Amino acid sequence: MSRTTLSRYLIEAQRDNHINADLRFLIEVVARACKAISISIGKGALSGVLGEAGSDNVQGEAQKKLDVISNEILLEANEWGGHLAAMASEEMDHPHPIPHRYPKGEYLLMFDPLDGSSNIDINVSVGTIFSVLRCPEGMEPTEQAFLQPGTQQLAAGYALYGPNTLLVLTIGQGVHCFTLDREVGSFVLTQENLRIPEDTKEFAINMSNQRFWEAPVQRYVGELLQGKEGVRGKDFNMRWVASMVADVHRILTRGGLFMYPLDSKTAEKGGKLRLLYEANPMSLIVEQAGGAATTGRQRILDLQPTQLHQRVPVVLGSKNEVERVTAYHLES
Ligand SMILES: O=P(O)(O)OC[C@H]1O[C@](O)(COP(=O)(O)O)[C@@H](O)[C@@H]1O
Ligand SMILES: [Mg+2]
Ligand SMILES: [Mg+2]
Repeated sequence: MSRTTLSRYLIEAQRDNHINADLRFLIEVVARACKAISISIGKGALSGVLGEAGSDNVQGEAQKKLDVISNEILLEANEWGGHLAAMASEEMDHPHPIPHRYPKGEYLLMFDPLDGSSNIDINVSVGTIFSVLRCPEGMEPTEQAFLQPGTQQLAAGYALYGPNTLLVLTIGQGVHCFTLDREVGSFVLTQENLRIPEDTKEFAINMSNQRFWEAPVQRYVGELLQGKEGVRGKDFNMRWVASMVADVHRILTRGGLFMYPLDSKTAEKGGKLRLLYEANPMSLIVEQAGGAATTGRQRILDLQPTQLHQRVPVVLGSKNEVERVTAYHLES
């Protein structure tokens, strides 16, 4: 039985009119770029790609060499194809226009070229997150064009660079997982229609921020830690990889709740994680897999973005737990 590659899945999706040729090509090109990033990461210290780049990004964060390398790989791969109007990235202050010498397309591509940067030098799983929008008719592909609610996304996905390299994708027809077959060099469909169980016994949050959390999160996590002796009547386990892609992939695989809530440390910035290329693509994937995603107070995909690098609180995963955390916020 021949295995379904990403290319075949996309061609069939085009035949069924779920995507057009340009969007199919765009996703193929992003997947190819993720393959190249996976190879760079795999070389690690052998090719000197570990460590600091010696520069800061627009967020004021010290960039890792691989943040910059991954960003370059995605830009170079996507510039010339004729399918894009512009790109935006965590590692670039402003949108990247398509050079004049190349034809332009109708799509806008946003990405976090390397997610989980603090884990690169310790060889823990990291990833790439991407989101696709259409450039509004008649609008120049400036920052304004990117400021669309997450419900407008046409595709979203992430690559996970771990013991094996995965590509998880949604084009609005469920969520599917492809594994990179390094010998053949292609992504092969290994899990179809991933579903997140509505209930879970597992949560993920950076506990070291506890003293900065708002009361609803203090209450919610406090109840989890009381386990079966408390109001929840069952024990909960905790995980925190500190790579959003890895924590979200665990939830897509076996359920769970991921939280990076608003806290007094990040309140001024509006949160830690970025709306356009972290929260929105992950929220679309989670909702397409039967989960839920809120800021604690509002559905993330309904948010109207106001800035390219806007940050938001994130609570996502198993539906019943997201609803409980959100209810605690709305009660308070
Ligand atoms: O260091 P903390 O507070 O645990 O935060 C970890 C979070 O920060 C991130 O690393 C931010 O993403 P980047 O690495 O792309 O900047 C997330 O992947 C992760 O969930
Ligand atoms: Mg990130
Ligand atoms: Mg990043």
